[in-house]
This record gives sequence, structure tokens and C-alpha cells, in this order.
Amino acid sequence: MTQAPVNVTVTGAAGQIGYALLFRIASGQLLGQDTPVKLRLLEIPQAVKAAEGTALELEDGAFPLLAGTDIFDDPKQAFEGTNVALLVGARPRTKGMERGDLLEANGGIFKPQGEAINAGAADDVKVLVVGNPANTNALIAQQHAPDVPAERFTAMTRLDHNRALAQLSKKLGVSVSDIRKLAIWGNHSATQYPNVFHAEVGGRNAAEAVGDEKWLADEFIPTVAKRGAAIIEARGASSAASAASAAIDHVYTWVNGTPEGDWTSAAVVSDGSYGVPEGLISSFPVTAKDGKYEIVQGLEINEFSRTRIDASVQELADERDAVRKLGLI
Ligand SMILES: NC(=O)c1ccc[n+]([C@@H]2O[C@H](COP(=O)([O-])OP(=O)(O)OC[C@H]3O[C@@H](n4cnc5c(N)ncnc54)[C@H](O)[C@@H]3O)[C@@H](O)[C@H]2O)c1
Ligand SMILES: O=C(O)C[C@H](O)C(=O)O
Repeated sequence: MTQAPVNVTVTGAAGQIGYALLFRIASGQLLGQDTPVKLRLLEIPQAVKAAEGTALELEDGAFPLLAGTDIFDDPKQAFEGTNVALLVGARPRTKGMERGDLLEANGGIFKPQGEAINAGAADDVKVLVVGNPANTNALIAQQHAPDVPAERFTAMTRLDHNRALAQLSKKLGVSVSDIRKLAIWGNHSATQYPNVFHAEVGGRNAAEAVGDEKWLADEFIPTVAKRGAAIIEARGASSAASAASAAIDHVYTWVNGTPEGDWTSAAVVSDGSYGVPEGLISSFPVTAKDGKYEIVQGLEINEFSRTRIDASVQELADERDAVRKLGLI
């Protein structure tokens, strides 16, 4: 180990995604097998003891790449010097809670976290927001970190991307690794649009290989978009290991790049591409190179895709307007 450890902050560390995520980070899957990591865990005071228990288990894993684990209940301390920030902890919607209440409760979390990142994170900080509503939580944090380049704030749609790969591979009887250039557009919500019209399977256009627009509209898109709800219904809890796995994929790709001739999906700050209002944190097809995610340019958007992208982007604009009204941005 010659390199200095990379500081990785994980919020909501005592939660179910945290439990599935931390051991994979410690084993080198987030940043690669040459990169030692130092974990900085953030929890609310009531959950610090549980996070301490996880830290004991991390120690017992005897991970050669784990240079230490520190636990905090103060965002300012947790984000001090952080290079990679995984914002997982969020306020879940509870019975009787309106959408506005949920946005307000999460504003109370992501505003101070954005401020703390702005105040103390390392110059190269990369932020991934997982906690829902992920895109808008990322927007809140980003708006409170004016000194951090906006493109360092991202939200996770890689789980949706992986779900779409899995469904398409099942339909076509191919391996997920045979599929290229699939993309999720819009919000990490039921309005998201998994687009196969640019995707390729073994060199062939994926939509043509499927040859069934009704299947795309009535089965593929709703299955991917409502998968989170299906998991909650089946498990009695929201997706955890698959979400942790997607968070690992998102950061690993961000740091190490996308393969030549392929792209992935991430919610990034819009530069106005494809009619998505500038500043919204929306999912796009993206490539990663030299530690930067970039929106793939110049794709032709057909009518089928246009209406679906517009609907999801409208939802993002509505969420932005709601948090603006609440004074959160
Ligand atoms: N983007 C995605 O694809 C995706 C997928 C799955 C789940 N999620 C979301 O991820 C979030 C976490 O899911 P989970 O299953 O781990 O939830 P969980 O309830 O098991 O854990 C959340 C943890 O966050 C902590 N927390 C709450 N407020 C905090 C704060 N201010 N600072 C630090 N920690 C705080 C809680 O104490 C808890 O330990 C949820 O919002 C969930 O909806 C997103
Ligand atoms: O936590 C949820 O509501 C669902 C989650 O975002 C998921 O996509 O699995």
C-alpha cells in the first residue's frame, strides 16, 4: 500500500443499505484493489451505537485496504476532508406524510450536509446521493455547496439501469454483458424512462431485436420503473443489497471510466441537453472519463421516448419548484 487512503463518507451507515455497502467498500470494490480507504460514518445520535457495532464487524473483516473507521453524528466532522461522499441516509415517507412533508424533512438533512461538504470536503470530492427522493435531495445538497463544482453532485439511477439490463437480457435470452448503450432518463421514480432505442445487443439495435413496442410500453418500462415497489411488497423492506451494489458500480465507473463503445446511466446536473432544464439533476446516458461523467450528446429522440422523458423531467421540475417554495433552495 503506497497510496494515502481515500476518505469515504457514508451517511445512514447503520441502515440496511449501509450494512450491505460498507464491507464492499472496505474490500476494495468501490475504488479498486490498489486504493486504501478510510471510512467516515455519519448517523443520527440514536443510531451511532448500531454504527459502532458495524465498525466492530468491519475490524473483524481484517480488510487489508481498510485504513480505519470513524463514526460521527455531526455532518461537519463527517465530511471533513472527504473525497467520496455517499449520501444514503434519508427520511422515509411514513403514514400520513404528504409529499411536501417528505421534501421538507429531507431538506432538513440534505441542506446541512451540502453546507458541510462545501465547508470541509476535499477539493476533488465526488458526491452520490442514494437517499430518496434522490434527484431532488442531490439538488438541495448541490445548491448549498456553491464552492463545489456542480458536476460533482450526482444521484443514483444505476440501480434502475441494472434492473433494465436484467429485464432486457431475460427477454432476449442474452447475457447482460452483451447489451450496450441502454439508458435511464429522468427521475429515480415511477416516471423514469428506461430507453432501449439506442441500445445494442450483439451489434444489433435492441428495440429491433425485441420487435414488440407493446412489450416495451406495457411490460418492460413499468417492470423497471416499479421494481422498487415490487421489492418492498415482496421483502417488506426496500431494496438494499442491489442498491448498495449499484452505488458501488456508480462510483467505480465514475473513477475508472466507461468501456469504449458503451455508456451508463447517472443523474447529473443538466446543461440543458435534450430539452432538460439547466440545473435539474436528471438521469441521462453518460460516459465517464478522467474522473468525470459527461452527458452523451447528439442522440436522436423519437416520439415514443420524447413524451416519456418530458413526463419524468416535468416531475423533477415540480419537485424543484416545491423545494424552492419551501425555501430549501
Ligand atoms: N436511489 C436508489 O436507487 C435507491 C434504492 C434503494 C433505496 N434508496 C433509498 O435509500 C435510503 C436508505 O435506504 P435504507 O434501506 O438503507 O434505509 P434505512 O432506514 O435502513 O437506513 C437509513 C439510515 O439513515 C439514517 N439517517 C437518517 N437521517 C440521517 C441523517 N440526517 N444523517 C445521517 N444518517 C441519517 C437512519 O438512522 C438509518 O440508519 C432511503 O431513502 C431509500 O428510499 C434509494
Ligand atoms: O426506497 C424506495 O422507495 C425504492 C427504491 O428507491 C428502489 O428503487 O428500490
